[in-house]
Amino acid sequence: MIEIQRLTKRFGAKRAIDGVSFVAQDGKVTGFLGPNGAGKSTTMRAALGLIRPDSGVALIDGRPFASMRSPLREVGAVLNPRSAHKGRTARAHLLALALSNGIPAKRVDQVMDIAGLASVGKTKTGAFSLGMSQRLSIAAALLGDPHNLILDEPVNGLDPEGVVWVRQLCRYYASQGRAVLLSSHLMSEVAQTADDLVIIGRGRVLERSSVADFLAKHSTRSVRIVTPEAGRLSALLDNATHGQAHVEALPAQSALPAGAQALRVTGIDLARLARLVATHQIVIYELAQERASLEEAYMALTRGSEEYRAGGLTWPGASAPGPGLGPGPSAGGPGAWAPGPTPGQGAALPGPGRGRHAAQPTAWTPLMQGPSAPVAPELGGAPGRGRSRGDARTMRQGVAQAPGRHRRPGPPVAANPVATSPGTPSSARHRKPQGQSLPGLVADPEAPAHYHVPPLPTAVTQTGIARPQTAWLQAAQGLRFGGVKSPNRLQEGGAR
Ligand SMILES: Nc1ncnc2c1ncn2[C@@H]1O[C@H](COP(=O)(O)OP(=O)(O)OP(=O)(O)O)[C@@H](O)[C@H]1O
Repeated sequence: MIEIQRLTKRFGAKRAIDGVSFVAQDGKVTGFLGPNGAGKSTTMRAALGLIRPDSGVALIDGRPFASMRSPLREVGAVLNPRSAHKGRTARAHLLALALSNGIPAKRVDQVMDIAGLASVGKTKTGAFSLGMSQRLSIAAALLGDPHNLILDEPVNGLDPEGVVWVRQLCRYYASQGRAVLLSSHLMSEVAQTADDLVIIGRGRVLERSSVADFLAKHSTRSVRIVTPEAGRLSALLDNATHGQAHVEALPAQSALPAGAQALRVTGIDLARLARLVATHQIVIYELAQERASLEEAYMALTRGSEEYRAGGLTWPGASAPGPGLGPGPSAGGPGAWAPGPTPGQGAALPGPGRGRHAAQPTAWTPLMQGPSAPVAPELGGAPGRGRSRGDARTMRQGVAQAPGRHRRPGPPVAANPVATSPGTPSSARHRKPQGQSLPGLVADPEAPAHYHVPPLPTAVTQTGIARPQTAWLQAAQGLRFGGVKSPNRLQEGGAR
């Protein structure tokens, strides 16, 4: 369990987080969402002892990170995918981490299999693409088969198979009674993975709830209707509901029958609308209940708390701002319906200045289901085994060709200017690890995206490893330091 209690942290005049409190429960994936600069990474870094908060505490299984003797076994973290030393091979990087935490070397091979990196163990991490680096970070987080995972944007740079894999991994960990804290900018991704949500904006918690409650609370219902008699229906609804129903013309997402128009109607329930349509013998081709997506609810909640916001774009012929690009929805009214919305826009029906008919500038998408829902098409994944096998093969080929060919621009996260020192504390380097082996996850060699899970280890004894936290920080966070000091001395340095 990961407990964040009233954490506050300033960087100079900037209050990065301000009284942040929440709990990432055992047995659950907790999605941690917020716009750029909201304070997600700062919170996670504080939980991992990399930042000393001004006030508040962060506890992992009831203890601060700094008190852990073998942190990799308590909490696995993904923070900066480019943290491995560029001159080290992937295997050497993982081996250094494992040995400094008393983890047997064979576990290194297991996690490389799990992460789909088995074929590039001897490749220097400097030749890794962003996605491969991300996989390496995740492999490192899994090394100790920890009870808690803290994953900061783990799907950044991953291909669709990798995205599905991370989702499965999170669900698997939660199903084992472990706690997973997963940050993301993508509500759609979190909606498919998380049980609970924590949303922050400008350093403050805006919402804590389950995914289901969030959807029920924030989304609005509407009815989609396709009809060749849009004008008549619109006027009828206006009369019948005394202006309570809102009608919005939708862009055609698929071929509609000739002369038909897709509409979204709010302010009237499905049954009443169906009765009205039947009573007045209006021809319809489609009638379906819709709910706003979590993405829309999230956008509505965080609107105004974005620290960084893109400027509007205009181009010749643009008659209205596109999704998320401009401030104001246009006004419209059902009594003044006019056919032909501009393609690609969720335009409101034009009308005489009725604010209540304002169109949402975001695209209206079907309801996202819970964690077991099919993979969203934009993520490119498919839950079927056959598909994943194919993807896994592609991944292996991609990995094999990787050095020099798959270099991409840097990750979209704050660059850590400090390179990792290749050194492992000598006291750790030459010790033979002792204690039980860690079975953890075992990869299916035919399909790395699908793995079966042996029982978790019961007890692990770790002896004779000096300053494991230091090595963990060094390797996982890309910190460079000449000498090994007390972990507290490292907390502020090089965290970003
Ligand atoms: N070391 C630092 N020095 C100065 N300011 C910092 C530092 N770390 C974070 N900040 C500031 O604190 C705020 C929160 O940053 P943080 O990285 O936690 O946000 P985030 O939610 O993780 O953002 P993103 O989604 O873009 O990664 C930002 O305004 C950021 O600029």
